Amino acid sequence: MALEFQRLEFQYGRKACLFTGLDLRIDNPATVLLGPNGAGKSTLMALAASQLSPHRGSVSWHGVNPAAGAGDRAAYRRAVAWLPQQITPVPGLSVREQVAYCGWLKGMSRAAAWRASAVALARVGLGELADRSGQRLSGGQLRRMGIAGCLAHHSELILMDEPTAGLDPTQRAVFRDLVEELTSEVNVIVSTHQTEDLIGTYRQVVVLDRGQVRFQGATEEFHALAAEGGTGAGPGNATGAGADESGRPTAAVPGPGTGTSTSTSTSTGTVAGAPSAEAAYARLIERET
Ligand SMILES: Nc1ncnc2c1ncn2[C@@H]1O[C@H](COP(=O)(O)OP(=O)(O)OP(=O)(O)O)[C@@H](O)[C@H]1O
Repeated sequence: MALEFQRLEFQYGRKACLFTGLDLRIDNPATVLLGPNGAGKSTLMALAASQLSPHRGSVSWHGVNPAAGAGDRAAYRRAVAWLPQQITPVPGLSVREQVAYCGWLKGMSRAAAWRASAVALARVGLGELADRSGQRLSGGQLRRMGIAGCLAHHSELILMDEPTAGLDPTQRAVFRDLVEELTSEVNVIVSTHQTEDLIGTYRQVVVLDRGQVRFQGATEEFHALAAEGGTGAGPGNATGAGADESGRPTAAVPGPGTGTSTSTSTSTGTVAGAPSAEAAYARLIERET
């Protein structure tokens, strides 16, 4: 099963074209989409979710193109679920009702959606909060509720846009563990500009910058970039690579012969493998500002 963008063109209003003939095929069930602010990640996710339509070219999931007709669009939206950056609970609905509502919106009967809601909430560890108002959930709980909504109608692919943004370290770890578990049962594509999010969870990395794919490959290949010689701050700099608030790399890339660390202490705790991910990212995105 693959998500495919073919000769994709898209621009907002009169702004310069963001995507100018993008070709991208994602067929790995656990893929992370990395890129600095403004790279086009959210736009690509919204196009993949059929919330936006390409001006030219196409998007398809397993050969189904949502622009091909109403039937294809409905089938596409049943298969492809979207977890946007902002999840706004419907006022007055309990957590279980919210999740059931997602199933019902995708065509399930009320009874089936209600049953599926309980199962999905248990799956994401929110069973005990099923009767709570959705408006009383924390940020991390809200995202887990969103995932339950995607699971309730048996999506084949879940698109998550910056799902860990704004979460505290504990909630981020809980969320990462959940996503890692889910990748064995459903295809997941997660966009982020936080390199530590990809550690141990995703098997494929796609790096997007200014509407173009800079890298696509296995997570190990991506990490290996950090150990390669070439650009960056030069030989001898083995530490300090990172990203600023915009997600743009700020510091050194390990030079030849320096090797790569396998763990680091960050504001979010010790994350195995983070320096090599940051360094690889910096190597790909680094440019004059
Ligand atoms: N609704 C919109 N109207 C006009 N321009 C937009 C709109 N949404 C995004 N853009 C522009 O499109 C470009 C890509 O934005 P997008 O949000 O897709 O990037 P991103 O990689 O998701 O960034 P971030 O990490 O900040 O979420 C940016 O230049 C942005 O200003």
